[in-house]
Amino acid sequence: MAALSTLFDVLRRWAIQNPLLGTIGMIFALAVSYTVLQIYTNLIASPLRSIPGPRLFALTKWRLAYEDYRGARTRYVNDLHRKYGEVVRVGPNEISFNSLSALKTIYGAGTVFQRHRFYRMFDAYGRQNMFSVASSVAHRDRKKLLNHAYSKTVVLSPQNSGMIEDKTRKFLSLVDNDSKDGILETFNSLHYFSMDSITQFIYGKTGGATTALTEPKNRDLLDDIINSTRRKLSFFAIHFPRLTNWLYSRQGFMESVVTNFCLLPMAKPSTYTGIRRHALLAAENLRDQDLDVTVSIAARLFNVMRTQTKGPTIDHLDIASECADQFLAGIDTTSDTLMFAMFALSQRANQSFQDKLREEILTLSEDAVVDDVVSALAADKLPYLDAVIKETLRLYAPLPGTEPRWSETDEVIDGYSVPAETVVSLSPYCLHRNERVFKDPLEFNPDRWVGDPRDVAEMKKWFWAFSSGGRMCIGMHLAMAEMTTLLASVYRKYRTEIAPEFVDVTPGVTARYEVFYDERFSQMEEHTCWIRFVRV
Ligand code: HEM
Repeated sequence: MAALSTLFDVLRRWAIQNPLLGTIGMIFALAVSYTVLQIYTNLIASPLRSIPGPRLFALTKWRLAYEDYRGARTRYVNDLHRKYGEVVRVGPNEISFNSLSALKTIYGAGTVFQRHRFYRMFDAYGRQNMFSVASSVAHRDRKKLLNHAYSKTVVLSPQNSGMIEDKTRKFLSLVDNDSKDGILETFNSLHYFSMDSITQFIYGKTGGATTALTEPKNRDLLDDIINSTRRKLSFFAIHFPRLTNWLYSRQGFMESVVTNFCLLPMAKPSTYTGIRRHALLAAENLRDQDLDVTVSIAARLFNVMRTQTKGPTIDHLDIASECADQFLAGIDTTSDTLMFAMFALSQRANQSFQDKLREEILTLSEDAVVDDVVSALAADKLPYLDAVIKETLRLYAPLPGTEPRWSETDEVIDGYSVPAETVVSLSPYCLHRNERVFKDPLEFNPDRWVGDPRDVAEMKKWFWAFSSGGRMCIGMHLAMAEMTTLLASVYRKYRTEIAPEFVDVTPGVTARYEVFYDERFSQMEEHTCWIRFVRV
């Protein structure tokens, strides 16, 4: 003890006499101590130490954060699963799974795993919504208000199927009127289709529905979605949430400092500003109107606000937050899937799939088609079209990344003890690329979904584009109705091919901080997909 105290004394005196070297030495000593502590806590003593995975990922969360920064997390984690198996430790406190048993434990009925706080970045106007809320009780209460409106029966009712058919008709007119030599940029035009559909579904025709398909008005609502610096903002919001909040909440002089010194990850107006402003205005506008509850989600929620006497109450900001979130959830997801379906079917190598699809659509009777538009009810019953959409969602899932969950209690997943608050997840991207289940997983092959029923049954268990369990996508039937109606109508009327300038190029789309594209292509253009439509 006396020797140690003498050593410290000598070091202290030496540091006083050599201030620069002393400071460097001190920083070095602190860094070494911190590393030793991290090694001990995260590698040696951690209850997750027996889980396979690269040491550096287990040692520090910044290793995975670096993959986020590069926009490569999901692909990287998929490579780790190929190397280490179905369970991989991807952070000091984070595990990625890729098995059906883990899927059931984490997301299945009655699970104790909740949405991670990561989802709070989808709160709007300071209010949580069905997507961002973690507690299963609060979630159940909110979902109860919306379940019926999103059921297949209501989505395919004359009012909603009529709306989808009307938007499809407008899309076909856009193809005829806005294309040059039949060539149309489909990333944007399909966004107009999905935005007009979801806004009419949420707000009703006169309560805030956009008209992007027919008029340039409202098209700029998509600008902040398309802006690629949105990925940088997502990265900051996830890894530096307090700093990001602080930067964006500055006012006056400090606001000009953070703006002029380019400290904001994404310039204002930042992601979703336009959409959130639109949603707030729509909610304020509808607040005092007499509303028919059957015409929109907003009308249903306002009816609850005005009449509810039992259970948790909601106010107009809760409604605005709910609607803004569903507005967002209904745009990219549906339009990106439609775009990739057309992109895949237009590849020369995939012509036989397109021919098979058209053959099926042409079997529809005349009364299933009005003004070139296939009815939503008829489109819903086409098995090969369903296979095409499934295959598109498998290979190009619009939300391919991890869906993080955690539990307040210690649990066991796939035989591993998982302490409370460990982040656990699966991702559609990894599940859909399991080559034991999906032969040649990178090949677009709708035929796989109409093959041997035993293989199809197995593949369906692994198909996870809409998630599963209580937090599964509520908009699935709406999205499917939009996609089947539009694709059936397009492929009944046109043959599609890749426009000459886009041959050998893949479109890229943004999900969180990553860009997703067809990995088999070496050239990628973000938010662009040029397709030629040829009348048949
Ligand atoms: C192809 C289209 C779509 C796909 C692939 C898709 C996929 C998903 C996925 C994977 C989730 C779970 C996300 C997670 O837990 O991290 C989800 C949730 C959700 N989706 Fe979709 N979605 C689509 C279209 C839509 C549409 C059109 C809406 C319309 C409002 C919508 C609304 C929602 C909502 C509100 C949730 C949260 C559900 C809850 O927490 O209970 N989605 N979706």
